Amino acid sequence: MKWNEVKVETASEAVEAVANILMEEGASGVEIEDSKDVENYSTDGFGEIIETEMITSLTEGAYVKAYFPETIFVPEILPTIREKVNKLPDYGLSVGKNELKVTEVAEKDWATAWKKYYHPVRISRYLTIKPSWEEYQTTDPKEEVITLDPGMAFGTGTHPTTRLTLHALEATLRGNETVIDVGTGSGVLSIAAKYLGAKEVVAYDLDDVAVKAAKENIALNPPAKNIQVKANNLLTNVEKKADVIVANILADIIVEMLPDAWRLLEPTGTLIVSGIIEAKKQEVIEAMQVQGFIIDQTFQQKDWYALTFKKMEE
Ligand SMILES: C[S@@+](CC[C@H](N)C(=O)[O-])C[C@H]1O[C@@H](n2cnc3c(N)ncnc32)[C@H](O)[C@@H]1O
Repeated sequence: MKWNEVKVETASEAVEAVANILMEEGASGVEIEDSKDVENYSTDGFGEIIETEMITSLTEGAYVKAYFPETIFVPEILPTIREKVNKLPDYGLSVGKNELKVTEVAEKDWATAWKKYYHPVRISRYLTIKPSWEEYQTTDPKEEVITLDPGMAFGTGTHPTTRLTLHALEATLRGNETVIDVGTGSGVLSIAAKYLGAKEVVAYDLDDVAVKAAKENIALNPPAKNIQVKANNLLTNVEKKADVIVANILADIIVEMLPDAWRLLEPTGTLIVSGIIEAKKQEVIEAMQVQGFIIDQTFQQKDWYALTFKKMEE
């Protein structure tokens, strides 16, 4: 078995909360290295605390190291871990340096080990996602197949936030729309928008790894070939108007881009947002209302929500 290590540098007072967050996201074990403790300890995922004599080089703060099985695609859980850790100061816990690092452990090929567990997935009646290295036969003449290799960019299509956004896109698009995809990751939503009939799609991401992955995935899907992908921070300095803006990013980031989304949406346009956990849903809805948006549809899977908003009542 191979493991991926996610190491969070935090303050001593936050170690237990951070360890809990990592376990909630699927870590099988957590190791704590704390400058305050002579004896550091780890937990095995069944609540057993194992004391270990670990000499730490830390003079302040602590490391919480979590180990994830190869079945978990780490880039898809990092945003949630970040969001939850960033919320700890709201509960009075200092998070110190708050640095997060993913490191290679055990085997060199951990970064691609998840591929073994990634197979074609039928998202909806009209959309299926298949990894580029697998064959797939459609069972419905109306089924469109997105071919993907997410590499190290977020967006296999299997994460609840992506699935919900795909459902929201399918429920929104009627054909011929101009779509802007903010935080495109692997490009999955942009490509889906084209398969669902969008006329024009522009995709943005802050991360160069994502911009490269999205371009490569677009090349794997001929109907998506005229999608433009650009490196950009949210919708800053974007002038292109859109019928639909879609963003599967964390709630706090979504709220930041609302004035630009309002400015760029056509009068009866739709804003689709995802990546929203239960605890943040009301905050997002209120920020949308302040901006003038009217809530239209809610999509839910477990603790995750995707919401669609209209610029004006139709
Ligand atoms: C949760 S992933 C979503 C990926 C893909 N759209 C999907 O639905 O599977 C969020 C993406 O937003 C990007 N992102 C985060 N902050 C951003 C910002 N300020 N501007 C543009 N992209 C950003 C990240 O690099 C990441 O690729």
